[in-house]
Amino acid sequence: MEMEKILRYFPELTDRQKEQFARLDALYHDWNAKINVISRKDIDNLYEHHVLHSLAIAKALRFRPGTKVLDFGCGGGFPGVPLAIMFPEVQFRLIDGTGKKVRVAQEVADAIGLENVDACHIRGEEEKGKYDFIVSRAVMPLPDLVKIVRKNIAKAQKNSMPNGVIVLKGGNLDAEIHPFIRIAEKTELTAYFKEEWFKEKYLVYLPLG
Ligand SMILES: C[S@@+](CC[C@H](N)C(=O)[O-])C[C@H]1O[C@@H](n2cnc3c(N)ncnc32)[C@H](O)[C@@H]1O
Repeated sequence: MEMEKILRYFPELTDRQKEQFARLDALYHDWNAKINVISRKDIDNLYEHHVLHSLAIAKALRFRPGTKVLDFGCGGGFPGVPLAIMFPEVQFRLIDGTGKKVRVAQEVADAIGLENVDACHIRGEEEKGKYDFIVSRAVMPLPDLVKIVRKNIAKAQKNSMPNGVIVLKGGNLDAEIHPFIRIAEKTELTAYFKEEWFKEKYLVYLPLG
């Protein structure tokens, strides 16, 4: 049933990707029983509220092979792990200031054979690397995030789409997006998705690189 939801939006998945997505259910249920990475009330909505929400980014844009992506405040691996399944030729660094959560992210990635995930216990303020895209879900207000991650955005190559920050959040982002409204409105990718699975959650893309 849960895989059907993913296939509805991403019918082109390979058998390997289908298997990787399918295995997330048991892995996150097991880990969540030990460490609270997803609210206990919500773990049965893993695919709808967490996996598919993360994949909204894949719906909005296709990362090119070789792209480097930083997941800032990944917790147990969202959106980084679903995106790493979706884009096996893209390098994902997942960071979080809480060690036990980020260990779950790496354990899950290793268990399903993802070789493009490097999860690290570090605060975003200390992260030195440069990335094409910073993705982040439910971590901090957008202006605070942008202040911290500007140093990490690599300059985009000529003729490619601009690098930048992509955030996924619940609630109403209008106030947070306000300082960036001129940049956000210029991009087709900033999407206030109304898809059924997206559930009033927002995706904002800020081309800052
Ligand atoms: C609400 S959780 C969301 C986790 C994950 N992104 C998700 O959607 O399931 C917020 C996470 O951000 C992390 N976090 C908050 N501020 C951070 C910072 N400055 N650097 C690194 N991680 C941070 C917290 O440790 C926490 O795991």
